Amino acid sequence: MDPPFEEKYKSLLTNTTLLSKDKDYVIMSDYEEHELPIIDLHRLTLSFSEREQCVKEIRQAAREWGFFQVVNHGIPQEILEGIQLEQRKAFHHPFSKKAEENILNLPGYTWGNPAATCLRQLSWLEVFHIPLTDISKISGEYKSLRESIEAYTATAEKLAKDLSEILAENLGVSSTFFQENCLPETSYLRMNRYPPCPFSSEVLGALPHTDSCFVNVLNQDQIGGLQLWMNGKWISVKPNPEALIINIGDLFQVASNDVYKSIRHRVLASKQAERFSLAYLYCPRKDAVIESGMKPSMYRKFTFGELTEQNARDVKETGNKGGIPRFLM
Ligand SMILES: C=C1C[C@]23C[C@@]1(O)CC[C@H]2[C@@]12CC[C@H](O)[C@@](C)(C(=O)O1)[C@H]2[C@@H]3C(=O)O
Ligand SMILES: O=C(O)CCC(=O)C(=O)O
Ligand SMILES: [Fe+2]
Repeated sequence: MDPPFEEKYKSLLTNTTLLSKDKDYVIMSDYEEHELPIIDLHRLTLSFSEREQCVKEIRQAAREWGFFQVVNHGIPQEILEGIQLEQRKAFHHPFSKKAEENILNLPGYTWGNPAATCLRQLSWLEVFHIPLTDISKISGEYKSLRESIEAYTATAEKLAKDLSEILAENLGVSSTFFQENCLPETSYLRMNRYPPCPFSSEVLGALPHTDSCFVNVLNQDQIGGLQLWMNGKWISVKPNPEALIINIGDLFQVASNDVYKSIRHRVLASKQAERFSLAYLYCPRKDAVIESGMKPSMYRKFTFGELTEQNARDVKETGNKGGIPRFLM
């Protein structure tokens, strides 16, 4: 089997007598499906009142949902199609090439969770996690992938910056913060592939997590499976081919003193369908200070580097990121 994890997963599944009752990991056969709020960004370029209405909707969705969809987002269709094609090509190389030859010259390829020791830690996805500081290392036969990544991330960066400035304007964040701290090379691109999964009723595609960024520009295909933890239950997000998803990450939850929500999300695996998604994680330099201008602040101030190092230690020790609760006062 390619990718070759089935045997390991089979033994973990048969050795576990009881599936976890933890709500995070339970998989039911049907879920409520919701359409995320949909925001037409074209209005940002129109009259003052149309722009103000659009800004209001963006801030409201960030407060109430933490996730929303955008249309007329400014990323040209041919750039979206270009990266989607290159992403498929990269994942469709044989496993040995992706894993052993390290095709992108990057340390960021993983399949499943090699550290899984129990059911709840299994995940059924392959990831190329690409720090954008490293894209110049992608060369040779992968030049077209690199070019697609460069074109896509340049436009995703502009979208993420525009939205971040709108979200930050009323939070007391300096108007030059994003300009100075979130540079083209400080963000990350995560290319995800969820192969068809023979154990889709027992194993998740992606484990529950929040994103450690300001905002995530999420480009998913039509298969579905993305779920959000809202009001004490998992709800499914209805895919929309015309839209990109924007979700608030941990850094905006801190900067807004919990006004904007970094919502926990996960992805169900599918028995038949192969699913792809692309996450552009808009992040600052490691030495950028993350704090809320609102008083009293719920979090102590910390640098982005402190958060990523703490998360890495937590993942090593417990399998999960501790995230921003670690920095609560
Ligand atoms: C979409 C993803 C975020 C994640 C890596 C992954 O590709 C799949 C699951 C996520 C998760 C959940 C458990 C841990 O918190 C984490 C660090 C991990 O190893 O897998 C996160 C990843 C992350 O947030 O970067
Ligand atoms: O595949 C998805 O839709 C979600 C991926 C995700 O949550 C991530 O990469 O952070
Ligand atoms: Fe995520």
